[in-house]
Amino acid sequence: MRRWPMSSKADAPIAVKFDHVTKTYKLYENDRQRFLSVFSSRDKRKLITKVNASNDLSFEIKKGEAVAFLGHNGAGKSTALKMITGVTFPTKGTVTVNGAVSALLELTAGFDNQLTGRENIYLRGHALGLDNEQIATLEPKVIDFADLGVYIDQPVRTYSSGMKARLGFAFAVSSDPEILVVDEALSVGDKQFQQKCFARVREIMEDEDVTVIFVTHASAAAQEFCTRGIVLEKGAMQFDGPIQEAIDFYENHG
Ligand SMILES: Nc1ncnc2c1ncn2[C@@H]1O[C@H](COP(=O)(O)OP(=O)(O)OP(=O)(O)O)[C@@H](O)[C@H]1O
Repeated sequence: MRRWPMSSKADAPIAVKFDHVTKTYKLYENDRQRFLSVFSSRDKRKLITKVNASNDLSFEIKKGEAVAFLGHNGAGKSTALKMITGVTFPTKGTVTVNGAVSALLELTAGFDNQLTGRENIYLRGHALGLDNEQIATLEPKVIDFADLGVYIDQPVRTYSSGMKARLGFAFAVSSDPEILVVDEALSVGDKQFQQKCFARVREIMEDEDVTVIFVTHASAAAQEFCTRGIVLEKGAMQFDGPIQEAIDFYENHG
């Protein structure tokens, strides 16, 4: 299989590195068996099968690159992203990430419903290791982008799901990320807000220093935002190269 180090970024520092990464999920007959397996390795009969969501993946992404992960349902795109954002870990191999990651994935995960929107900005900021002063700088930007009016000082439990997503998105894009991970399937709020989101993502992507990792089924979006494409199938890498070649490969090997 071809590998493609992007020449213009060849000397740039490494932002993300996968070194022979395999992520194996075990499927059990039911949740009880899954739970029991934590305590006992004796009874393996209820283990139905194992799935390699990532299968011996090795690649490097340099600082400032914009890379699309292409692949059909279940190809392993989300699993690779989750290892970059630290939501899940490899079973084998190592994942190295250099830089602050901002993920446009599960935007509303981690909000405390009893706290107000404003308080949740502080909660999330502290969870990311920011101090009060840094969060105070971020706060007006997040509030302005989320555009929730008086609701910003109401408990998050009173928000609609679209309003929660707006707050999550606003936080993710206000913090000038070094590595931005975007799932294209993400839809945030109404059409008008979606357009505002895309405009902001485009603005971040245009910053040469930001590394962008974009997951999509659709080639048009990949072509617009990225210069390099990695095609996954059954957790394994099928192709790594310039975006147009990656799209051709993806479309012809479907
Ligand atoms: N928590 C889990 N437990 C068991 N299997 C899982 C789990 N998460 C993912 N998988 C399996 O791992 C494989 C890869 O899934 P993944 O979500 O990474 O694919 P994807 O390329 O993002 O798919 P999609 O385009 O549908 O979002 C699939 O077979 C999926 O069923």
